Amino acid sequence: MRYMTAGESHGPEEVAIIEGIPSGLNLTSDMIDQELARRQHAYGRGQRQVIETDTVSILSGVRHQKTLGSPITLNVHNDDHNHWTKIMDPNTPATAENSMRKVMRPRPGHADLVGGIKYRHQADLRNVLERSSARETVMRVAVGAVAKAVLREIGVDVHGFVRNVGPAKSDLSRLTDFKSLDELRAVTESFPTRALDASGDEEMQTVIDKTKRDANTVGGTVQVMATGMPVGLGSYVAATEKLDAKIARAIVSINAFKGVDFGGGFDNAEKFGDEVMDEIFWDAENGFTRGTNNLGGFEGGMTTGGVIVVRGVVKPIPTLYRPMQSVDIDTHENHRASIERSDTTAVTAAAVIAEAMVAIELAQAVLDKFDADNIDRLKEQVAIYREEVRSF
Ligand SMILES: Cc1cc2nc3c(=O)[nH]c(=O)nc-3n(C[C@H](O)[C@H](O)[C@H](O)COP(=O)(O)O)c2cc1C
Ligand SMILES: C=C(O[C@@H]1CC(C(=O)O)=C[C@@H](OP(=O)(O)O)[C@H]1O)C(=O)O
Repeated sequence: MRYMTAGESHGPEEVAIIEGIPSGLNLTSDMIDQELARRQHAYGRGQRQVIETDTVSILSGVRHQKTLGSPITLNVHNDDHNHWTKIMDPNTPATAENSMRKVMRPRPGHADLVGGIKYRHQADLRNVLERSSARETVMRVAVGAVAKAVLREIGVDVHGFVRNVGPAKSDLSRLTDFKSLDELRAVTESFPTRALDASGDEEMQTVIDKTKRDANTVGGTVQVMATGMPVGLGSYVAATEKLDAKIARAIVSINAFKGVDFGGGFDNAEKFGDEVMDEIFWDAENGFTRGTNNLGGFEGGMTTGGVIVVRGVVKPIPTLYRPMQSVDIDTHENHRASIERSDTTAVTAAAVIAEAMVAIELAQAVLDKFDADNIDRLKEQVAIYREEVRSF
């Protein structure tokens, strides 16, 4: 499985093409839209989310709700494009009128300055921000929804949630293990559309509200957990095959993510070996099992069969309504950075995006390892392999 996305934030469309999804998989636009809504209605987003109604069109690769095995093309329309038709027009040369909304004072922390230098966009840094915008993550979540549909067929469940927003920590922030993600989903799914009794959501909401009033931005951490992955996906034999490394890359590839860890992660650095390694047990019914899951479901770049636990660090949003020091790229004079309409925090949406990215990597690993032309054959192959693992 591989995919590619295209689209500018204020251009007409966002697009993704996915190759390598088995035939016979049940897939509808509703299944994808549910995930898009989770990303879109996350708390702390700005006015853009009021304009958009993210819904997907399936343009190829699916017929009568079943995948064909051919490339799947997904498309999400940018409703905001109506307000930007002249500014984004690909077919007319730049004029004073259609070059309104130029960005000449790069925002610290965004891609503006370095992207401008690299691609010689000295006339307008909008040429950078249109693609560096996290609008692109709408398609990653759409691709992730397809990946999740594949994983569901073989009993793999993936769920992401917010651990903390700035200083406000969810009660869930310490979790490293779960038999089922249903319980977890029940308490995290509704955040942040309503305050919850448990899990510190109210506190997180308060931090976001205050940050907005202060014209500031805030970051946090998210956690993704996956249950049901077969043992031995990924490999230790080559650096490029390590699945934990692929997931780390996938997480840090999301806009604003600046760190990643697995299981006990950075906390393990303060512990001793006998507090960290997951001891090995065996019984006739289950085969090999572990007493703990401090290593987050990976050994040697391979899945152990334990719950996969991945965390990501999200920095605060770079665009500030009380902007920081910058320099005009035309005059080289000191100026405050440009202000673009912006979110207060990306952490809440980022949890959904991180979940999608983990799902994509897990699905890719499954589809690489097994015969994946058809979904039923994939399920048969996985079942045979699981039995081989159990009886080892
Ligand atoms: C869901 C989401 C929404 C974001 N919204 C904004 C935003 O409104 N304004 C902004 O300046 N940055 C926003 N960002 C962050 C920028 O896209 C990101 O910082 C920028 O592309 C530079 O990349 P880097 O932070 O990975 O280095 C958002 C990120 C995510 C994940
Ligand atoms: C459009 C989305 O996020 C955008 C990500 C983003 C950025 O700089 O990353 C900046 C903002 O863009 P705009 O100025 O158009 O409001 C966000 O709204 C989205 O997530 O759908």
